[in-house]
Amino acid sequence: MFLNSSIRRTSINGLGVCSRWIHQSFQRDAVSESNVITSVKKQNLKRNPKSNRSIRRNRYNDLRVQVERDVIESLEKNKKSSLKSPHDKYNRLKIKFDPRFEGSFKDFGISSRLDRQLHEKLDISRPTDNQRRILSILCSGISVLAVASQRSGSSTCLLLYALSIRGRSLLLAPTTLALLQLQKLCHSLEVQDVAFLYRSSEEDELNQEKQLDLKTPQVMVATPQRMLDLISKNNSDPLYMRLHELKFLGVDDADIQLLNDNKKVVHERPAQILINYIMKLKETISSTKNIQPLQFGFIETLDISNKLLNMIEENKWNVSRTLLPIGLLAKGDVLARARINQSARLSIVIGDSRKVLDFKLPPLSTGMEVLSKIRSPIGKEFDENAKKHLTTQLQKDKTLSQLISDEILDALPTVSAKLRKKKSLLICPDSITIRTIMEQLTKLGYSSKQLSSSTANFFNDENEQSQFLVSTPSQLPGLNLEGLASVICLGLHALKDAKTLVLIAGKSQSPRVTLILSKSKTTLVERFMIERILLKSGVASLTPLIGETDNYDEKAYQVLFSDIHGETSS
Ligand SMILES: Nc1ncnc2c1ncn2[C@@H]1O[C@H](COP(=O)(O)OP(=O)(O)OP(=O)(O)O)[C@@H](O)[C@H]1O
Repeated sequence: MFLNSSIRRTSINGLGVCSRWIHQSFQRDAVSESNVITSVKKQNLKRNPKSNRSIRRNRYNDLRVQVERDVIESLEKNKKSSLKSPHDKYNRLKIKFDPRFEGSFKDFGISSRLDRQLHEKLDISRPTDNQRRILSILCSGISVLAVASQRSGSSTCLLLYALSIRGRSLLLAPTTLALLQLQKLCHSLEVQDVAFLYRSSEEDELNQEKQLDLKTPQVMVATPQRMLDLISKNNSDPLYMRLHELKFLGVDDADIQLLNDNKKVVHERPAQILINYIMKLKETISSTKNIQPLQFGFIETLDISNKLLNMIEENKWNVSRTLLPIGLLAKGDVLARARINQSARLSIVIGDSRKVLDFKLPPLSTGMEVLSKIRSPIGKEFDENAKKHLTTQLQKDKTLSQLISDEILDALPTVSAKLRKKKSLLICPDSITIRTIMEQLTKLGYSSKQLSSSTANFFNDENEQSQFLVSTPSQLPGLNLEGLASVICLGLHALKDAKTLVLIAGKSQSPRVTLILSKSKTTLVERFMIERILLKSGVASLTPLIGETDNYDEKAYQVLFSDIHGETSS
């Protein structure tokens, strides 16, 4: 704590907080934070091998100088552009905690009680790198937009911050399952005075409301839809839930909650409507009462564009408090490659009534070619139309056999046998009734369970005899599935798009992801859709599963899509 206090009032510049922007502006010439830290560490060890404290203090100062020099050099190299350093705007900000200090949660502003409970009940004693970075900013009273990798502890970190501050907080969870996970965490930490608000049975919802009527809790964890339900139900009382007193608003998986998948869809998502309502309420009431400005914690995991940052600026959510964008985007050479969990192995198989084969595609592009392909305007247009095409199909096809063809279900036993995994997560299209697919699985001789709050331990539970845990893509954001090793997607409708692939592949350390396609439903257009999904998610290669590859008309494919991908796609 002392060490961290000692660096108070030091400029935030140099902590890599804007590394996302630096990477975007300078691409390969960008400052590599880890290199800088390692080189400075070496210098300091030479200088003063004994005193840890002075090493850390010096290290911080040296890092600052080093990063500034690197930024200036990068700017000079980039002579053609008249770009200003993205750090400029943040030069005068002060933070209280050094994110590189390997301390406990307490050293990053989390209450001693929570720090102790985390250690005693969950055996968690140190924050992850990502948690240190987020907490060092939040605990300095600054809003944050953090681009974080999946399973890096972001949700836990937002909850711990909300529980540690004096003042009211609201945490928005992307799904009910993700919310129930946070509820479980609160139970383990023996935390009280937290309300969990989500759409549920009539009885559950009444109980939630009774709790709110008795006393507005300090911390509310909610889904945006449920918050809007409660606000509209009590619209005669604008002070219901005391939202005007909110001090902190955390939005987990904010890209999923706030951004529209389809560029052409312009309606506002529930989370956006809710945040704007709260901002307006605070603004109206602050003219009569002394209201604290709202601090935000946005976590972004799948989207790597500037869309969310633009939305924050357009909606002026960063006006009352400065907001810092943080998080490294480009760990590899090319931005796009950084998206998918690189330890995941992806196989695609295609089946007809006779046999199952590995899916064949033209060799996947590498290097800068990937960027030019995914950024090509006709390519983007194709993606939008492809999404529309899939959605229209989903709206039209209502029967199970139309959504998941017999060919896909027929291929499942072969895939299962080849994978040699005892249990898999089975992903079905969003519009399907999971019960129907479970009945089909029973006919094929498999036992399965539907994903729910009680199946969190499905993959680690040795007594669990079912082979498949069945889910849809929209249930997955924010969900931890410990022990997951294999995921099978039933058809292109189940995989949906590049973001869903990135989401699925990030669900565990190194999962095996298998997509099963049906031969009769996979035309050249579907093939091209898959190629673009792989390019956009940063998949470098496919892992063969069967050992024998299918055939398609490569010449026709090239002719059909050469306009979009150019001659190089052959
Ligand atoms: N500092 C830590 N050390 C060890 N384990 C941790 C730590 N923080 C969180 N965890 C555990 O890691 C898992 C993932 O945490 P959490 O859900 O907060 O991550 P996330 O980044 O929000 O995940 P997601 O990708 O699902 O959004 C949980 O089981 C949590 O208990």
